[in-house]
Amino acid sequence: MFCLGSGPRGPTQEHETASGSINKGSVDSAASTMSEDTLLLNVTTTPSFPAGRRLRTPFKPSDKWKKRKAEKRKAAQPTPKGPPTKKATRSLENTSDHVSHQTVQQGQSQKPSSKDFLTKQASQISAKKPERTQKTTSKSEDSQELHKNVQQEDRKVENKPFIKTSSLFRNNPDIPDICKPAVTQLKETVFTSDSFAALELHPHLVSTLNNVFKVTTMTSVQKQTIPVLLAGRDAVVRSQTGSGKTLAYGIPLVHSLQAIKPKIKVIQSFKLNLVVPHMLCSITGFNIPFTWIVPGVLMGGEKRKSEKARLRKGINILIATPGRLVDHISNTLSIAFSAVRWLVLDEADRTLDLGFEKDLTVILNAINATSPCRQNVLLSATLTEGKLSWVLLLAGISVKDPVSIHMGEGMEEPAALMPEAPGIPQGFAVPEKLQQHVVVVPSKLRLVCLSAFILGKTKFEKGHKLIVFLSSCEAVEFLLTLFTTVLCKGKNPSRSTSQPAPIIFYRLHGNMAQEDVAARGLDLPQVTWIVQYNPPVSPAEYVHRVGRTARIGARGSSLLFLTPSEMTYVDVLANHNISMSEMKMQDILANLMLDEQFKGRGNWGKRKSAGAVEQDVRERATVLQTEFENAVHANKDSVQTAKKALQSFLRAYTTYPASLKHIFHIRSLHLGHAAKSFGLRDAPQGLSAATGGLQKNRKDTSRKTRPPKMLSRKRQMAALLHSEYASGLEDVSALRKKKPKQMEKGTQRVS
Ligand SMILES: Nc1ncnc2c1ncn2[C@@H]1O[C@H](COP(=O)(O)OP(=O)(O)OP(=O)(O)O)[C@@H](O)[C@H]1O
Repeated sequence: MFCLGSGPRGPTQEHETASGSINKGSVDSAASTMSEDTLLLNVTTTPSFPAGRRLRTPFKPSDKWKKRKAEKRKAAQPTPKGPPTKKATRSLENTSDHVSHQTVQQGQSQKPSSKDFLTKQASQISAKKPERTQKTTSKSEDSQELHKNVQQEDRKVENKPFIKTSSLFRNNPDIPDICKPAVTQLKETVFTSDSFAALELHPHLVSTLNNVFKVTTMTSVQKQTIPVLLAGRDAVVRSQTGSGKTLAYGIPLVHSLQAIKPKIKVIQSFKLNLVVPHMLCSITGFNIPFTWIVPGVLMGGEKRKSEKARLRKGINILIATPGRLVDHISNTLSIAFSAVRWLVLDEADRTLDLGFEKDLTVILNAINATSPCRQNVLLSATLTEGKLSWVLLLAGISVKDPVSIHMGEGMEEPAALMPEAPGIPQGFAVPEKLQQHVVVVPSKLRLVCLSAFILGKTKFEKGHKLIVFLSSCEAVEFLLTLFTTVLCKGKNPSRSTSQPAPIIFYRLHGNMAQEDVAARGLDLPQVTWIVQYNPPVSPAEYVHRVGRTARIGARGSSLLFLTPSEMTYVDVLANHNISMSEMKMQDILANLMLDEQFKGRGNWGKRKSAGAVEQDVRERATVLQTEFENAVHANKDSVQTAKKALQSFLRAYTTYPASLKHIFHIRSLHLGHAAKSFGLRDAPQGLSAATGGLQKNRKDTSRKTRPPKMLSRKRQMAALLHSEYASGLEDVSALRKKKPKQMEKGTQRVS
């Protein structure tokens, strides 16, 4: 048994340290005479709750002393010879009452339960040792012993862990209030009242939109983009997430393709992300009335051989991730770009941000070499002037005088068609009905805080779907197992009549086979919360992540987790017109009050003071953390998984760009606290080396092992992509082979 017994913090704080440190020794010394459970509870030095509150017997030591004194006085007096006086009768009655009560207690304790055994033991202690106690201890000592026994008895019976709140809530950095910067949020109108039927589109296309896609009126971006593209112009389109950009280029693309015969090849290149299945639906959906237009997908997760076979047969609309397409450009003879008429770069800026610049250059060179005359469309929710020039430079001379379309107030016409076209704004627009929040949580408390948030939304509220963004595939796998083990078990007694539906966790990451992803049937439009547990590498990335909710005019919310040392990230986001309101960590943790599964030992809830509630919340958070740690330390494999997840988190932490290093620097991480957020009781040895030796003021016991080389910027990006966005490309396996291994050897205790 590993428990370290102690009560909650507060008035008994000094005793926590004392009991924590003496537990083991006391247990050892007394082990030969008492059961292990009893021993642990007996070493608690001071009851953490008011004396007598949980006493299971009406016996009061003070009464006992009064009676004993009275008995002594009586014994000193000469024995009355005749019938007893009234006074003496009363005294005897009292004594016999007491004795009969003791008998009842002892009779009850004959039952085989450990609870009763302990109660009996407690009664015996008080019955057997009054004189010795009178000489050597204070009046309340018997009472304390009883409390300890009853405490211990409860713990044994309910099989709940001891709680050491200090370890979770002590030594954390202060959480200063966030100074909310003044931000003007950019607004975009999503819908127009104009219908697709008003455009000169093929009637089958319009009926497919109306009947299959169930869309009749155009969004703002569609209203501006479709006519420009139908006119054969190149376009650069910036519009907020979930505003309908896919159909904005998909409709004119399919319309023009169906009009031209024979088959025309189209290359569409975009980074693999959550939109992929939806994109596929869009494109294949269009094919219902135009069966001769064949779409095809190249995005990893499938055998290259079968992709080659499809390419040989011929594809009219090619949807590809950059890495996979480059792979085919190098290895597949049947791929040819001579007939390419359209090039669509969706999320073009993001593709570059995520390190696909080289891949994009290879693709554009290949297309430019054989098919310079084509229509080009660049789209993103986060395109800036700077990024645009970068992409245009990459795309070469082939983008002809593009029409700039960006949404916003006063932007009812495409910019190039306006007399004085304003430039693309630096700030980013997010959906108007998106409520953005930030919470500052010290490292140690991150895991319980995330869990409390998930429990609050999924177990105790209805109709929520959450996406939690993490920085590595390993962390996704780890948390999936951990949450399924700890958060999904047991019934909730507080809701005995209508049990909440079980929480279902799914995973989605770049190391999964694509067919698995599709099989999940992700219903992204119904996502209500986006949680960014690891902050994104850029404000643009932030916008794309939160954009998975509040799509196409719907409501949605987001929550960004930051540690106290990362708080200035709020200002960085504010510089891009992103405004968030603060959520308090205590309020999130308070969700645990709804869950009796993680109830602590105290009875704080019955006392309504704010301090008592806070203490109860802390106890529950500690019970939950203890459950996580137990699950992680249940066997060697689970410890290894946790260590790998921690290692991958640290690796990802080193990949923040230089411009954000003053906020996200590996040096500012406390490895022991970070380890705790992965359910590890100790920081694994060699972490300093694994993080490139950048940790300061941390004892590094792995000096003898050679630290791995610092990753170059490019490899850092590649590592991040591997962890967060990779889609089964071959480079990934090469990266995986080069992982530093020293983390997996043993552990190093960090306070
Ligand atoms: N005219 C419309 N009317 C109603 N719904 C529409 C319309 N156009 C698109 N949608 C729906 O809006 C949702 C978002 O569309 P889409 O994925 O194209 O957005 P997006 O702007 O590309 O977003 P992101 O930038 O995040 O990729 C989809 O579910 C789509 O079916």
